[in-house]
Parts: sequence; structure tokens; C-alpha cells
Amino acid sequence: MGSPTILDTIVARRREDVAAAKAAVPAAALEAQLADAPPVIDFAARLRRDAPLAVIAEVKRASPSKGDIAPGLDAAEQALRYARGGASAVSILTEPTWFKGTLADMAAARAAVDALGPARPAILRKDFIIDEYQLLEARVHGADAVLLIVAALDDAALRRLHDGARALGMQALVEVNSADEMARAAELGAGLVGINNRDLRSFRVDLATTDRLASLAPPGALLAALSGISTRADVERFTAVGAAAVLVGEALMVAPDPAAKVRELRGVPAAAPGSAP
Ligand SMILES: O=P(O)(O)OC[C@@H](O)[C@@H](O)c1c[nH]c2ccccc12
Repeated sequence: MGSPTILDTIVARRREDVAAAKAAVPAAALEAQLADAPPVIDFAARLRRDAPLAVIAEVKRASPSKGDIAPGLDAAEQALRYARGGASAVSILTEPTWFKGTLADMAAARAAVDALGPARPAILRKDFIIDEYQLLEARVHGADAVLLIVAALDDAALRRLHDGARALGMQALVEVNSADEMARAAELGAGLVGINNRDLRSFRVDLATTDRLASLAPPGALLAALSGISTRADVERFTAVGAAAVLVGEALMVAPDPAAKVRELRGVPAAAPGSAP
């Protein structure tokens, strides 16, 4: 066993966070809130509706590799900017220590986009999910889908969390970064696969990861490319190998006009000044 990777460190801390959260708010209390949770929509259907390319736009204030990106940013306001640009979904980082996200961010972003009616972007809880308790937290705070990181989970946990998300009406975006992890996602029967160009063990980004792994995706699964994406050319590189969605964080968090950046990534003309979004 080598020295712990960044991923190991974050997962270990998340286990402590979950233990503390359970002590404060038992699972039974969250289950009692499910009936009043904001209604869930079909995440994959929402992405497919925007074929040939759906943008999943991410609210990420900071990261282990970059430190602070936009620490003071309001998650709800950013979600609305993304929605104005035509994002199909908004990914909200809810990990507090390294990414400076919270569940309150996700609830606020969900409430903000709900005002847009049924065409609203779907909400993805982006976190290091290792315990069913976090699925309850996600649903109660308005998530339509959750990220499951294959590298952070053994097969039993992956199966348990994948089925647990579905039992709560949510879908799972199953994240892979290698051929072995893609095989595990296929074995799981994942319908939504995210190829992360960033290796969460080293946080090194290699855009060729998606090129290399796309053809190994389970037939019929919706394929998303994650990380390191900043231009329309990056997007076209990935649609060329079968990606139906891209997930973009930093490039959107630093964009002076996030709505215009989403449109650029989608390959649609910029809105005329003053025109309706
Ligand atoms: O900021 P980028 O390079 O556009 O990457 C966004 C997203 O893919 C990245 O934040 C991410 C992908 N998988 C994760 C798992 C946990 C935390 C973060 C992530």
C-alpha cells in the first residue's frame, strides 16, 4: 500500500463527515423529509432532450489542485447563469473541505432553477459518496442525480449505492478514469457513464482519457466527458468519440459571462444583446 492518494484522503475525511452528520441528523429524520423533497426528474432524459450535446455546468468554488477558484460565488445565482446559457444540468460540489461546497448550495440552486418551470436544468450532487446516508441528503436537498466514483468504491458499495439512488428516484452518473473502472461500470449496468479526464489519485488531467475509453462504454449508455474542458473544440473532440454530454467546472467558474460560455460550449450563437435568454 503506497502513500495515501488525494482521493484516499478526501474519502477518509468524508467518512468522518458522514458520521458527524448522522449524529446531528439521524437517517430516520432525513427519511421523514423525503415526502416533502422537491420532485425528482429523469436526469438522463433531460440530457438526451438536448442532444446532440448536453452541457452539465458545475458550481465549484475551489479544488485540491487549484485552491480557490471563486470562493465567494453564490451557487443559486451561478446556477441561473448556467440555465440562461442553456445548460441541461447543474452539477453542485457539496464537499466542504477541499471544494468549499455545501448541501445548502445545492438546495439553493435547486430552488432557483425551479422558478424556470419544467424546462429547468437537472441537478447533480457532485461529491464523494460512500454511504447511503449521503443519498438521502442528496434527495432531500433537491438532487435528481448523484455522482458515484468507481475508484472510491468496491463493487459491493457501488452496487448498493447505485441501487440506493434508484430506490430514491435518482440516477447515478458513474465516473471512471480507466479501462478497468469502465469494465466495472459496465458490469454494474450503468446507464450514465462519466469519463473523468482528471485522475482523482493524482489530479493530473489528460484529455486523451476520453478518447481512449469512450469506445469501451456499455452500449446504450449515455456517455459524458468530465474535466479539463474549456473550449468548443474540446467539446467537438469528445462528441466525435460518442460523448452526449460534457461536464465543465473551472472554465465556467472563471468565465466573465458564464451564460455566454455555456452557449459557446454548446456551439449555439451568442444571444443578441438585450434579447431574451
Ligand atoms: O473544473 P473542470 O476541470 O472542468 O472539472 C469539472 C469536474 O469534472 C470535476 O470537478 C470533477 C469530476 N469528477 C469529480 C469528482 C469529485 C470532485 C470533482 C470532480
